[in-house]
Amino acid sequence: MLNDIQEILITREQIQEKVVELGKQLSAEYEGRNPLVICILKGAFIFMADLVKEITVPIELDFMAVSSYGAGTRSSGEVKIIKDLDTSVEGRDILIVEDIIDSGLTLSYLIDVLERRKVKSVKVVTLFDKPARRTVKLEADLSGFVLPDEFVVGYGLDYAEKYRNLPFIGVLKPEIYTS
Ligand SMILES: O=P(O)(O)OC[C@H]1O[C@H](OP(=O)(O)OP(=O)(O)O)[C@H](O)[C@@H]1O
Ligand code: HPA
Ligand SMILES: [Mg+2]
Repeated sequence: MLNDIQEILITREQIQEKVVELGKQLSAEYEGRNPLVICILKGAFIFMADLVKEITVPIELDFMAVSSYGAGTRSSGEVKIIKDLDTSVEGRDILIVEDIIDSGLTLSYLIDVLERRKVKSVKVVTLFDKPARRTVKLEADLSGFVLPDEFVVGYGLDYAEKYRNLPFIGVLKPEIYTS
């Protein structure tokens, strides 16, 4: 698996440090409130697990699984809800936890779905952001690292379901996509 990586962009230590910082900011932001924290599966599962340990206010958790990339490196443009929430979101403060915002299509679709369900507020925290690739206007309320316009893997992010378990963010060798 490590042989398939061309370059490490963000190390495990850099990620750990950033997650602690984001947790502190969110704890201050939600002081005195009880947000529902929604993990967008599958990609955000590691970030979610690490982030919630750094949040000091009482929270509730839920999970939503969506997919639009399949086995490719470009969004299909169609966001599919594979698993919906178990919790009612009406009147709740919602914090969406994403691993990456790329085209922005996944989040703009999800925010629309949540707003139609009459949430009180919705904010987004993403660990990685690729602003150069946006096809819709969308910004996270809180974001960890800005990435270059390259397809990355690791720390939850996959290529064709592989490499999610790498503890860092890396770029794959081009022959992996083309072989
Ligand atoms: O801004 P966008 O272009 O929409 O890309 C971001 C989304 O794409 C990835 O999910 P994917 O569809 O690959 O599902 P996965 O999390 O199960 O890998 C990623 O985890 C984000 O949810
Ligand atoms: N890597 C993995 N999954 C993704 C990416 C990426 O760069 N962008 C959107 N989903
Ligand atoms: Mg994916």
